Amino acid sequence: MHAYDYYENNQHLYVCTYNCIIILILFIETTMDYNLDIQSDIGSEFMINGTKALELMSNRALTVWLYPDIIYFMYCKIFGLENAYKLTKKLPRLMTEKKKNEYAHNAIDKNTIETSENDDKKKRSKALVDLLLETNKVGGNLSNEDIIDEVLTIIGAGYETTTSTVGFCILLLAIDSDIQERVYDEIHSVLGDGNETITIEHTTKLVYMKQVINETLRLFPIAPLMLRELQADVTIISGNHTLPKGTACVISPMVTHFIPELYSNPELFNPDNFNADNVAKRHKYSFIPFSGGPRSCIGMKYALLNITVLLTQILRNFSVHTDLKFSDIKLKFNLTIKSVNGYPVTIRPRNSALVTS
Ligand code: HEM
Repeated sequence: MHAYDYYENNQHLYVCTYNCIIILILFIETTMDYNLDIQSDIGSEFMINGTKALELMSNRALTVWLYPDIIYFMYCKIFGLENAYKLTKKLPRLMTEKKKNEYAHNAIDKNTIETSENDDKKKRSKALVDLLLETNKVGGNLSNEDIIDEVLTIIGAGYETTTSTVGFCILLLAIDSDIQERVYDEIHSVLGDGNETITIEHTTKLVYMKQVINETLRLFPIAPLMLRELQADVTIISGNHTLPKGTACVISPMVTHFIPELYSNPELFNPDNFNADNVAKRHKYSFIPFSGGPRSCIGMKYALLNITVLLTQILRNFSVHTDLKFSDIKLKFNLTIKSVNGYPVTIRPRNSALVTS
């Protein structure tokens, strides 16, 4: 069953329960060319153990007595970090093995991947696992574990960040129905009434949707802390301070995004913060949900496209509702931020004709 059908068949599902697995499925289908069955345990095993591993690791950042290596080592043993990490690797291992088998049986074309999902065979770009496996053919020296680690990094960095952003965005739209209607009107004006498949060109016309996504990432930057070690002395412009080379710095979008001189009424959900006039008035690093500079997020464009497509597919077919208020959203930190109570939203079909069996 395709993930979108799953939404369409469950008219009153709670987004908090299901959006993670659906986004994981879409994510690895598009980036890794791997079809994960929604019923299979391997996806939920990946998510449960990934969350556990992240929680155990982030506890160290927040708990002073875990700083000494020896205590942290014992803590990991007792609470099973190693095992959680091992189980998290099961899915990337399976995906890598499957691709290697396909290569071994010459089932993969040299330049493109052919998929027979549709009768009219489609050509697809190479998936990440293909690129990694092919690196070795041109002198790369990646071991099996290296490839599995790279795949795990991309899934780990890519799927949960996207999931939480979509969750927050839907929740915010459910709280503010006027903004939701404006987003819906824009989708309707760009895509019309039918079931036309959304294209990249359509996404460029969804200007207000982009503002909504940026405003969501301003309020809820999923990676709220970035750590850097200064490679040279740095003078802070606004004060008379010089930070010496070697200083460990924490850069937090969670702080920058709430500076009132940059965003008036920073605690409010206001997509107009990102209209062209307001964006032009601010420094480009006033908005850093994907970090900045050479080590910024490599998945930014893909993430924004993915989020736009997901939101469009959901919102063109369903309206979203909640009893929560903005002030009810409580955050928890485990390297990334999440909503403590999930994203409890009821969805209703906009047009019952669109609910397919
Ligand atoms: C809303 C979605 C996303 C957000 C908010 C986000 C945010 C970030 C941030 C803030 C960093 C920098 C971390 C640091 O400097 O310590 C980062 C790095 C990274 N992101 Fe994302 N990301 C998102 C989606 C994705 C996706 C979809 C992928 C993969 C397809 C991805 C892959 C990566 C990787 C591999 C890095 C490490 C880059 C490096 O160290 O050079 N991210 N991301």
